[in-house]
Amino acid sequence: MGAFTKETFVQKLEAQGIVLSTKQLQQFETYAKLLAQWNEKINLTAIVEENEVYEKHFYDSVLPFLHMDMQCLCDVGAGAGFPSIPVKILYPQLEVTILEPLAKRIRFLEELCAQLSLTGVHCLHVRAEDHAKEHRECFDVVSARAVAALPVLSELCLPLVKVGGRFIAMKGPGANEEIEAAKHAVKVLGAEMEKREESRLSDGAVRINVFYRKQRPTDRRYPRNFGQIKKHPL
Ligand SMILES: C[S@@+](CC[C@H](N)C(=O)[O-])C[C@H]1O[C@@H](n2cnc3c(N)ncnc32)[C@H](O)[C@@H]1O
Repeated sequence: MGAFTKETFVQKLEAQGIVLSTKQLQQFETYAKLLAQWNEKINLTAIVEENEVYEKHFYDSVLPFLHMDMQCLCDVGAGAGFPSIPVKILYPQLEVTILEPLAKRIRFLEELCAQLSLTGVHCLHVRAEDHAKEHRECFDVVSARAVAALPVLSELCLPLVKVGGRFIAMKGPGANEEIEAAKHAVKVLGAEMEKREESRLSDGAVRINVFYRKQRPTDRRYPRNFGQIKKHPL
């Protein structure tokens, strides 16, 4: 398989019926540049080489959300903006809320949104479990990539999802074990697994996106504080 490039990204989206405008292409280019620039000052990501950014950050981020019917997305632990900022570039009308406890990453995200002229992105310097205490069940979709193991992640994310909405956990090859380990937590928190989608990067690495659907409200006891969640996952 040949190298994945910016052109591959554009072609893969076109194959899905999505044609990027000049503005959107420029936004992705500026994003890749800012990522590399800021990464010299603060630790944002190990991936800054342009082709890799287009495949492992941009394409990987948008893949689970293509043609998804949603108005508001919450991204738990977005770090340098993944997956939510590429999804926002693709769907400019989307309302995005980012929950991220590292202040430096929030500063990067605010600067990024200003440079890309993105409106309707709320970058909140807060942990998911703290935000969920007051903002329950208000998002169509909650996403998290590379944040925590599924039994823990479910408790951070599912209380934020509207009944009928989705939680999308973006995982690597260990997803199957995590899905098994999280079964009880997901049930207690009021959700059911809908599907899992597996894909491969050009270097053969496996990505597994796990989709959950919220069936009923989550008991107000959850999420607990992080110490309890981590020490005694549901
Ligand atoms: C490995 S990084 C992944 C960043 C990004 N999602 C990505 O895929 O590139 C994990 C991020 O989760 C954030 N995080 C960890 N615990 C969190 C919590 N309880 N609530 C919200 N964010 C959290 C960290 O600050 C960090 O930025």
